[in-house]
Amino acid sequence: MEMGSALCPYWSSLLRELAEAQCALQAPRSTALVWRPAGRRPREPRISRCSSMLPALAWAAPLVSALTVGTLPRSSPTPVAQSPPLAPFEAAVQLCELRSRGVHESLSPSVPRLLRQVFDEDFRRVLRTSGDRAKTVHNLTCFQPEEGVDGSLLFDEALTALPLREGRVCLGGECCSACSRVTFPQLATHRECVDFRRQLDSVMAPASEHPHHNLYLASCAAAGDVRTTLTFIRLVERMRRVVAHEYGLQLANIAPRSTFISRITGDAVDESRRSLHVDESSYSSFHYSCVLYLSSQGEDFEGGGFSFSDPPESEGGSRVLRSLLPRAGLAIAFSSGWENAHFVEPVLAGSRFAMPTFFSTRPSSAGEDDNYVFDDEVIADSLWRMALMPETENDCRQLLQQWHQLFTEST
Ligand SMILES: O=C(O)CCC(=O)C(=O)O
Ligand SMILES: [Fe+2]
Repeated sequence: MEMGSALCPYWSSLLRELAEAQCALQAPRSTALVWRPAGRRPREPRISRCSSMLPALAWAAPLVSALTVGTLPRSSPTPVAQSPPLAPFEAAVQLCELRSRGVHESLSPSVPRLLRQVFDEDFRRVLRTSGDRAKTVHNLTCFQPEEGVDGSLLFDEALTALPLREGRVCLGGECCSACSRVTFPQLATHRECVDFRRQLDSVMAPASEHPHHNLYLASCAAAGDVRTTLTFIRLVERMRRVVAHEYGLQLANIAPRSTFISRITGDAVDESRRSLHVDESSYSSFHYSCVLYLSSQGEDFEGGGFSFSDPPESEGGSRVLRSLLPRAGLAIAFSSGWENAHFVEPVLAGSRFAMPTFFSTRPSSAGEDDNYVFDDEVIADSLWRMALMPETENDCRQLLQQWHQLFTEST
């Protein structure tokens, strides 16, 4: 069986695309298969000196081997099978890098397809590793401010004194009628957290100058490092999918409204304690919250616990604190309403990295108005303009608004 004959037209064209791109990047003349390690940048383009497609195909071959598992013969006559597979995420990053280097004039429509494949696989892994025993669910009665009482922008004592009644506000959206807190011990792997933190080091301001720094997705994108931005997006999408899954929401009806990396060091002691707050009280468009930790208490930092503060269990009693020990890869997802008041304890030493992300829902009937079709070329253009090379803050705001249209379709 010829390798090409086993490939669907899509993968054949992806192979061709990568081959041409590599050709344009003046692939080495040797026909030996050379694995290009993750993160190594392609060479400068010198199109005229590229004489053969063969080395270029060799460069792309691991990608094909990774994506056609089961379709290639076991005893492939080429050394393809011996090459470490180029994972779909790596392929997406490399295609984006080709665009940033100007080798491609537009972002390949393969990028959204590859990303959807990554997101689907990530979600399947989370479901596998967060089976009912690993994940912990704490069900709660939903609370909102009493009728006619303005519950917005309240903190600490003013918040705990607020009269509440059952139910959700969920302004402009459609929330699940059940509220909860769900802990995922491994939404990300330890390796992913370490790698992402290392990438963030070159994007974030030095900790010595900014002991407490929030890096928003827009600023990360503006820094122009496509790998870091794509990793950021990948983790947000993982959170979005678990939140949708937990609360029975359609992926088409939930989008991130705000997402940032919060880095707090021990030097920020005075300002690092975050007041007792309710996310939906701070921003009425926040309907679901998810915080992914990228570093571990006791290893990377001291202090910095995350605590829910619940009403007293008996009349005259004191509020009940339920603390969570942040650990790299662990995530907590919760309904953003008044049932989930919380705060962050001061960081005493080291660097605490967290990724708070807030989601808005929209009414399920809103989807009926979506009469436009986003094909992968349009999505690729939007991704490039809004996420990878945004020129204005508005570009990135649009990314959050259109997120569900860009990333929901499953192939
Ligand atoms: O960093 C954390 O653990 C939570 C942050 C938080 O509550 C928020 O940003 O609203
Ligand atoms: Fe919060």
